[in-house]
Amino acid sequence: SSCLSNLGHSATGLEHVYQFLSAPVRTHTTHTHFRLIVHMPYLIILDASHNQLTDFFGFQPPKNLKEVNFSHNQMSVMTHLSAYSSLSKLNLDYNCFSEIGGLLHCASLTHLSLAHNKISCIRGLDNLPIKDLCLRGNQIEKIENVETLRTLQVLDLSLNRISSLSGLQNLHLLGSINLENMSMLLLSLLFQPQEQLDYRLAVIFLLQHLTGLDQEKVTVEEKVSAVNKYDPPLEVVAAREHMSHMVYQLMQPQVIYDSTLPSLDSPYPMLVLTGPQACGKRELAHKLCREFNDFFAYGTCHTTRGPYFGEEDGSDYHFVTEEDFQNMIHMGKFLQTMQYAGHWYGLSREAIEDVAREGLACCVHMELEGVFSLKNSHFEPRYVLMIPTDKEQYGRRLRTRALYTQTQIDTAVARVDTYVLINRERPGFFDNVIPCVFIPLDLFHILLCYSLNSKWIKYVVFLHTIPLNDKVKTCF
Ligand SMILES: Nc1ncnc2c1ncn2[C@@H]1O[C@H](COP(=O)(O)OP(=O)(O)OP(=O)(O)O)[C@@H](O)[C@H]1O
Repeated sequence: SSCLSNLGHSATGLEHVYQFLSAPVRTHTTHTHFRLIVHMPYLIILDASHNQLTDFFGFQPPKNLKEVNFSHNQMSVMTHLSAYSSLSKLNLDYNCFSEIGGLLHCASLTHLSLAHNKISCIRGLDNLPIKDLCLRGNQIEKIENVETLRTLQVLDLSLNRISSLSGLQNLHLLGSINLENMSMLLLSLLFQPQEQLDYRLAVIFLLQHLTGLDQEKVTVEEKVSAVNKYDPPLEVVAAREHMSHMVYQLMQPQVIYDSTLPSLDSPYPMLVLTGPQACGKRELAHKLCREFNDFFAYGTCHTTRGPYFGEEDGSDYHFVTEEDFQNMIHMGKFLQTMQYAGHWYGLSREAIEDVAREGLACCVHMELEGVFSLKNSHFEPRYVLMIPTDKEQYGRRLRTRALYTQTQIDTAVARVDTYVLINRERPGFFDNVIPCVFIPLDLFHILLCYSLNSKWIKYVVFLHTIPLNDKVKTCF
């Protein structure tokens, strides 16, 4: 009777009944001693841990049991618990189970602990309302069959042989997970091999709804760092890139640039045409600079890709080697750089100054990343987005150029959506948008049509109305 406690009332209130039986004190009790429990129909908590029980409920306990602790026994087979529909907590740690089973109808089971058994496979838990599942110290290699545990909030898979986190992504309530001693091998394969893997940030990145990991709280700062490390937003990439160019540039002797205008309020005039590869922005930039050669000149970027047929060094790009490009970066020559399709592209400070020295406004073309980067600089260009309206037609246009692989074409087509999204979500990010319809219309005409009433056209008109020789420096 020393093991019995919590004397309470029965449901009718007429009888005194035992609700809690505890016999955990290494009494080496076998299930024959527990048979008496049949005579305690109101028992709701049973602690039979630290005994020598080999049989699962072989002694037929009362049906309304809520919490059962059978840890530290010698059980090896989980027999059916379908009769125990009120069971909410079941602790089976430190036994010899090699399989999970018999829980199918435990419709109230919210806490299940099977730590330190010999389980090698997660199964038999389908659709259970489990919130807290502990499988620490087993032989599990793979996270499987847990996608139906929609209420799962806490999961302990530490000290297993798990090497991949796949299978957990859709458990949206899962807040806390313990993965201590998880094999880092496969986790590292999920990321670029050259990237230094930070285990904690990598897991937080993969399971972004986590609030706890390996018994430590996941902080907001860690979540932000994880995303910034493994999938940085365009702003973050641009800010980092801008910062390194600034640092390299500040290490060089400082001069007053030709693009520095007398009044701080008037930025040096620049026009940036942006949009996905081969949308026609380069042709338009050249055309503008030809037709309005009193106002615009082309800012020639550097690239490490080789020239296409008909491209001229110094006109379309400055074609340089990878080594030269890297040297230029370290000499602080670039305002912004970007890697695209395995090649480097960069707008040098000198490319802008060459144009400014002529007293002209600089016109350049670049991808979205370049725009994000330039927005960090002190330049305040007008940004015109050229966006293909028909992705199929755009794909065909890329194919007919016969310059790109299918992967490059797919990437370029997919990037159209990124441009559309940025334009939709950030009004004003682009000063103007020109739909590219790829029909043999005069591109500049299209630009003008769509630019009417825009800030940019006013800007062009403004450029028209001032004498531009000596122009930029004195008038802007
Ligand atoms: N400095 C830069 N920063 C960011 N993007 C750039 C830069 N210079 C060029 N780009 C862009 O990189 C992409 C690839 O340039 P590339 O000249 O190789 O493409 P392309 O196949 O000739 O197409 P396009 O006609 O658009 O130039 C283009 O979208 C181009 O506008």
